[in-house]
Amino acid sequence: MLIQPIDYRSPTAAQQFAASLHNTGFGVLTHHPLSQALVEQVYAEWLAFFKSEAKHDYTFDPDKLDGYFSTEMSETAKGSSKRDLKEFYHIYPWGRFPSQVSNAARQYYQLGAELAAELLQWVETYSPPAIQARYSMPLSEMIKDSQQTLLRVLHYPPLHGDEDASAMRAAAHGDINLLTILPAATQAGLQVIAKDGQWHDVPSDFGMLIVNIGDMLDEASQGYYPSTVHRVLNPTGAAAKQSRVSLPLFLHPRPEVVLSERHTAQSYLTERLIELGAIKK
Ligand SMILES: O=C(O)CCC(=O)C(=O)O
Ligand SMILES: [Fe+2]
Repeated sequence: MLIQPIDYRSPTAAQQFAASLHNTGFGVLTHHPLSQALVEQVYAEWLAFFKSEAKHDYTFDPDKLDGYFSTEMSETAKGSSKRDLKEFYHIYPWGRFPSQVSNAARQYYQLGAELAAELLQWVETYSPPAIQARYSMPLSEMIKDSQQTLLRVLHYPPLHGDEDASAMRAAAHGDINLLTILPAATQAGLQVIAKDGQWHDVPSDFGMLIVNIGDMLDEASQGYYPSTVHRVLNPTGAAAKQSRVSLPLFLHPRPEVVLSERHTAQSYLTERLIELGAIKK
C-alpha cells in the first residue's frame, strides 16, 4: 500500500504524518478528533439538499464563487476535455448558506480549520531547517482568521450509463490551496498517483481523515511537500447506482501572505483560477 494510515494518538504521529506527506503528498489519519457523527450528519443533510430543487436558489456568484455549482457548471480539470461528473456547494464564512440544512457544516468548518492548524504545525516542525527558514511565517499562522478557506460539499450523482466515455467523477488534478483535509467519503474511488506514475487507492475506510498537500504548500516548501495529482474514479456495478458525497476543506492563507519570492497567496490563486478558466483576466 502506498499510504499507511497513521494513528493520530500515537506519540510518533506528527513525524510519521510529515514523512507520509513528504513521500506521497498524502497522509491518512485514524482516531482523529473530528466527530464522525457530525460528518455523517453533514453527508445526510446535504445529500437531501442536492436532491431538492432548492439548490437552484443558491446558484454560485460568478465573482465571489460561493454557492451552488450544477453538473453543467462543474469544473473541468486542467488538461482534461470533459467536465467532471459532480455538483457542489462552496461554503465560505462570509458566503450564502442554505436555510434547508442545519449549522452542522459550519460547525465542521470550524473544527476542521482548528485541526488543520495543528497539522500545519506538524508539517512545519518536520520541515528540514533550510526549508523552514524560508517560510515567511509559521504555516499555521498563514491560515489564521482566513476568510478564504473553503468547505466544498460535493455530490457525485449516480451514473446512468449515458455519460461521455471519457468523463470522470473527478479527473486527475492537484489542489490549489495550502492543505486539504477530507473525511472518507460515502463511497470509495479516490486515487493518487505515485512517483512511478501508477495510480493507487487512497485508504478511505469510513472514519479516516485524508490530508493532502496543495500547490501553495508545494510552492512555499520548494517542493519538499509535493502537491500530488489525484482523481475520483467512476464506480461500476451496484455502486454506480449510488451517490457519492465528500467534504474537502481547502485551507487557504490570507491573501497577503507571502508564499515564496514569486508569489503571495493572492497572486498565486489568481494565476491558477485564470488557468482553470474560473475567472477572466
Ligand atoms: O471527492 C473526493 O474524494 C476528492 C475531491 C477532490 O479531490 C477535490 O474536490 O479537489
Ligand atoms: Fe482535489
